[in-house]
Order: sequence, then C-alpha cells, then structure tokens
Amino acid sequence: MRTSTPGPPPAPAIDAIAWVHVRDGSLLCVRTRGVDLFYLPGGKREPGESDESAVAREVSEEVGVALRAGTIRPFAVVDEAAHNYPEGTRVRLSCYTADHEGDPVPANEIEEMAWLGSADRDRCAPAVQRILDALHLRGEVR
Ligand SMILES: Nc1nc2c([nH]c(=O)n2[C@H]2C[C@H](O)[C@@H](COP(=O)(O)OP(=O)(O)OP(=O)(O)O)O2)c(=O)[nH]1
Repeated sequence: MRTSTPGPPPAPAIDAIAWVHVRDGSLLCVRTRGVDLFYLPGGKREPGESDESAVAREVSEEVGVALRAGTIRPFAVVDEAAHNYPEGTRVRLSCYTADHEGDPVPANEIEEMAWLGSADRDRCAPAVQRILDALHLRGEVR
C-alpha cells in the first residue's frame, strides 16, 4: 500500500529572545558580520536558561551593556520569516525592554550597530520590521 506524504515536515521555528531599546525616537539594531540585514540584539537561549538571563547575556555579548535585573519586561512575541534560513523557516522572537548600564557599542560578531527608524525598515529583518512598525504607530520611533 502506498501512503501519500505531503512533503517534509515543516522546519521547527527558531526560538530566540531580543532586546527592544529605543533612544531619541530610534531603535537599536545590530548587523552580524556577513549578514546583510539588521536584527534586534539577541539570540537563542542556552539549554535551561531563562529569558531574562538569555537576553542579558546576548545583549552583553553583542553591544557590551548590562541589563538591570528587575527591569526586564515582556514587550511582544513576534512570529515572522527567519532571515538567513531556508525558505519557510520561522523565527519566534520574544522581545523584552529593560533598563541598562553603559553605552551600547558593537562587540564580538557584530559588524555594525545602528539607531533606526521606520524609513530604514528595508534594511531590517522581517521581525524587526514588525517591531519598528509597532513602535512607529505608538509614536515612539520616528
Ligand atoms: N537576534 C535576532 N535574531 C533574528 C532576528 N530576526 C531573525 O530572523 N533572527 C533569526 C536569525 C538569527 O540567526 C536567529 C537568532 O539566533 P542567533 O543565530 O543570533 O543565535 P545565537 O546568537 O545564539 O548564535 P548561534 O548560537 O546560532 O551562533 O534568529 C532578530 O531581529 N534578532
């Protein structure tokens, strides 16, 4: 008997966390070496890691600032097409706001850091475009 297979199972979504940080009407974004679009600072959790620890670790690795424990708050969860992955791959990006200490500067694998507004949306990965649009509608980002 032949069974029909509808094709390969969908790729599991990438589950990641990110920091949403606005200053003077612009959103902090980073571009990793060799990648063409901007992301929010963030990345995947390590096994067993809480979202708060993961976002603090990734932000420290990528832009060298310390997030203040106790100020990390959920902002939005975005489900979007993952950039730089095979067609159809989704990213589930849990985004947080948080107060920080220090001045963000590009570190480690980050080639470029930028403060972006809605006019820059084409330079951003789809998940970042969604956050930019939401912040612009709320009047928080230019
Ligand atoms: N941080 C972040 N990742 C995003 C965004 N949009 C988007 O598609 N992604 C995808 C592409 C990234 O490769 C992935 C996040 O995981 P990552 O690869 O940065 O993870 P990581 O820092 O833990 O690095 P690694 O262990 O894979 O080397 O999610 C975004 O706005 N921010």
